[in-house]
Amino acid sequence: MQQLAIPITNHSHHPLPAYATAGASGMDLRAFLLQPVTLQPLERALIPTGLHIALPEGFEAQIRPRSGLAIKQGITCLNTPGTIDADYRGEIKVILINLSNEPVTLHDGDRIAQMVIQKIEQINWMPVQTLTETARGEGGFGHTGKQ
Ligand SMILES: O=c1ccn([C@H]2C[C@H](O)[C@@H](COP(=O)(O)OP(=O)(O)OP(=O)(O)O)O2)c(=O)[nH]1
Ligand SMILES: [Mg+2]
Repeated sequence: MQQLAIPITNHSHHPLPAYATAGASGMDLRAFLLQPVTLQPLERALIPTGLHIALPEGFEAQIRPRSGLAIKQGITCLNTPGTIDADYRGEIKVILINLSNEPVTLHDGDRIAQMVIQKIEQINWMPVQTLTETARGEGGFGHTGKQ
């Protein structure tokens, strides 16, 4: 499959994010830290990666948690999925939070999250007075399956 080439700069000394397996959706992101960061329970921090990218129009990058970190250490992304806009040229950073009841220390090079590149569309609104009818209608929030 022809793969898109996306410009990237890397100010860290870590390898570029890469797909770990042939079928991986995401590429792991590594922390770029001059010194370790310890998160107390419920503490959050903005963790640098040293990476800047230039996505083409019509794409976004999503920053998602890693399940291993979540189950083993209670570390997750607070704003999941984080959104990297196509026109963003700043450093990609990851907002992590410690949801465990113990301090967790993050080190330089730790794989802290994963990044998924996705196609997206921008839309135009078409204001109308009424919307099309559906079987669901306005039901939601646990509406289905009731007698
Ligand atoms: O996990 C994240 C989320 C965002 N960003 C960067 C890229 C993104 O394009 C920009 C803005 O993100 P977002 O739109 O989520 O934040 P905002 O609070 O709406 O800020 P802004 O007003 O700058 O859009 O911040 C990251 O580096 N990591
Ligand atoms: Mg925004």
